[in-house]
Amino acid sequence: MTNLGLPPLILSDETFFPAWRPDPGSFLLFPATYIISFAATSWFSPRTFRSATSTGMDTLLALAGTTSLFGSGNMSSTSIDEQLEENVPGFGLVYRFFKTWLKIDLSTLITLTALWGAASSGFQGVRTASSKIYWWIVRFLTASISISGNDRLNKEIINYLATTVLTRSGTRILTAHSESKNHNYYYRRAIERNDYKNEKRVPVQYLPTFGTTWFIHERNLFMVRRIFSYSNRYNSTSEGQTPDEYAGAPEGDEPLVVMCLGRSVQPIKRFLEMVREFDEKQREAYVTIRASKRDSYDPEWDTTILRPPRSMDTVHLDEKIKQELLDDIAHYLDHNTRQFYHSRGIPYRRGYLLHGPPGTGKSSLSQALAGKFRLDLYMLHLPTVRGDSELDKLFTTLPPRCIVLLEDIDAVGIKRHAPEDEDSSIPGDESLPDGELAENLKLETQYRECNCTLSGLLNILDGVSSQEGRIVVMTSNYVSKLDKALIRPGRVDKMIYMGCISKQSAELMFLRMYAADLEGPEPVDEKEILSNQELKDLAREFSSQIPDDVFTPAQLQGCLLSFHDSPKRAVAGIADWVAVELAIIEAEKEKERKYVEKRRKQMQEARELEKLHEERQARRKARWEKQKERGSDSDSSSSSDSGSDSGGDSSSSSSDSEAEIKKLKKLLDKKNRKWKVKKEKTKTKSEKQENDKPGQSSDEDKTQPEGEETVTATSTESPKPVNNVETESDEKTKELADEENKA
Ligand SMILES: Nc1ncnc2c1ncn2[C@@H]1O[C@H](COP(=O)(O)OP(=O)(O)OP(=O)(O)O)[C@@H](O)[C@H]1O
Repeated sequence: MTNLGLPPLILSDETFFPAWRPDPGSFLLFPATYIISFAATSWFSPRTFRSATSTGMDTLLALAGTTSLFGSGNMSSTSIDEQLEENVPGFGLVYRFFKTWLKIDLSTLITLTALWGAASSGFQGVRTASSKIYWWIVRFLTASISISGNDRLNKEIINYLATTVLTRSGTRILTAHSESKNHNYYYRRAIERNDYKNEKRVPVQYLPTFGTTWFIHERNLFMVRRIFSYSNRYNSTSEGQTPDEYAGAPEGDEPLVVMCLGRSVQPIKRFLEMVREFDEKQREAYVTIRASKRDSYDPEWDTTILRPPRSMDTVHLDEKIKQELLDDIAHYLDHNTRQFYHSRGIPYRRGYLLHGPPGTGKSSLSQALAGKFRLDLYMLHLPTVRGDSELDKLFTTLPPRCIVLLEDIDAVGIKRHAPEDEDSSIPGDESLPDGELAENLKLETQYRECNCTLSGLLNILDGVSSQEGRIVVMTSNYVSKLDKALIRPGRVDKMIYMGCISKQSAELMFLRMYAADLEGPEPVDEKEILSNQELKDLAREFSSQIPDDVFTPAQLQGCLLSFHDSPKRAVAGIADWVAVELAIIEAEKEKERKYVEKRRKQMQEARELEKLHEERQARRKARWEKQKERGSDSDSSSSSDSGSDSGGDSSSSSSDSEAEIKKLKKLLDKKNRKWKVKKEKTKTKSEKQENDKPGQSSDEDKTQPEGEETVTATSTESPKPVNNVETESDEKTKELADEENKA
């Protein structure tokens, strides 16, 4: 891979330490500790003094014994034997037994044991004393600041130590790390990915093993050490000591204590500031992108992606609009602007909406802006947020200056109120122009659930408690679908349309693709290396064949990538490419148009049916009321009269029904024909044979839309005349009766 001159960056989130143990090197730095400790402890503690005195006596005794062992002091040896024989009954017997039968001089053995005891108790005394003096110094002569394990500062300190302090002394013992499999709630670590080091596997990172680290910073002696964490205690023995075999094993998320010699914390504060600046400087070579994650109890920004910054020149947008946007952000980030906002009681926030078709550079522009203004980019994927309170927490943990990116805000299905209030207005308004209706219908399929409510999001963006200082960038493909409240000034201060590519941008894209002076390997075949002028001419020729505002930059980028090693081939092939792409666009438009037409018809039919149904209901009601009135009249009138009346009424009602049935039948015939055509197209031969058999209508029912079921069921259920005795009017009456029953 080509070296772009980016500095190495230790992925600090994944840094870990071995269990703590006293660093021998650190004690060498303080040899006086040992000497002072003995004297001081003896002075402070009478018990230790007594023990030390007796140790001294023992040592003298032992030395005397040793002399006898080497045969130069028979006198003292005899006197010890004699003394023991005098004071311990039976000692003489045992002594002689050992001497005669086992050839062991018991007095020598006793002397050696005494010597060993003296040495070990002396060593123990020195150790106790030195550790006491060490803690005494730490307690009274140092200042300290501790940092919890999951704090970013903790990782930054490790990063600093690993890249500067420990490399200086040439560390021999290292820890290695590739991927973390531990997703336990307590020990969960943030994930950090460096996209620049784009390797097949997660690269191994080597970090120095260190327990306690001493170093000098600004002429102050500093010590950084980690303290026991839960996992260490779990691994420890009952005495609280970490066994040696665990001592070098990496853990993670351990708290750090930064100490410095002296009684003021100011040097430590200065050191921590320096560490932060160091980290920031290292990151300047990258854009840090952070994403929210859902798999924890607490929402967190825990995935970190490092990318080389994208230059603003590589994003094609109207130059004037681009410059205006850059000026606007630069003005907003200016220190004086903040004061201006505060003094006038204006909330210090800025929001932008980038809208336009997919693949026009909305995400690319956000990333380039983050790189340009050296801000971290926080990507919030709204469907992964579990609710308004989680959204609130994520926004609260944002740093004061950053860019928050809310992508495809129209497609996340935010509801205006609580989830049960369905918004039915999305897909179907027939009066909309074709394009917009098509967009709506597309949205219909994309529409996804989001657990946040619109009011929750509005509050976060511009509520009383919402954070100040950050920039929110929202992107959308269908701006007309966004709630007006979401894009009102204060939440969205600037709306930028990112459209299809112009001839001029196409020319720039061509030049950028084949420019030889950019970083990285030569893009073109060696035989095809062209002068600047030649390349410019080719670019002009290329762009002249691109129609204005038809293709998205993503499309054109794809085209150029397919001719990545030859600008001449790109120019030669562009006409064909344009023809094919235009044909595809045309076919897609036609498909879209047909789909819209079909949906429009469906909606029209559904409305007609509904109207028909309503009319029928109204007529039926009127008839019932008439009959009711007649019923009361018939009590008083003659049977012949009633017969002629009812006959007249039934004839008028039957003519009504006939007209109604005709209408229904016409509609049904139309529908059946349509379904049959569709069926014939899609069904295989075998299915066709099956359809020829009686009872095939069930298949048809399956393919029909829900709203039309009632009508089709009536047509298939209505029995055909089985004999000629049944007249047509009988059949119609029966159908009408069926209809009425259903109603
Ligand atoms: N205006 C542009 N200038 C330069 N490159 C662009 C532009 N638009 C798109 N591209 C290229 O096309 C690809 C897709 O761009 P990007 O993801 O930014 O588009 P988008 O508008 O955010 O798409 P979507 O709406 O689908 O998220 C990227 O590789 C990018 O380099």
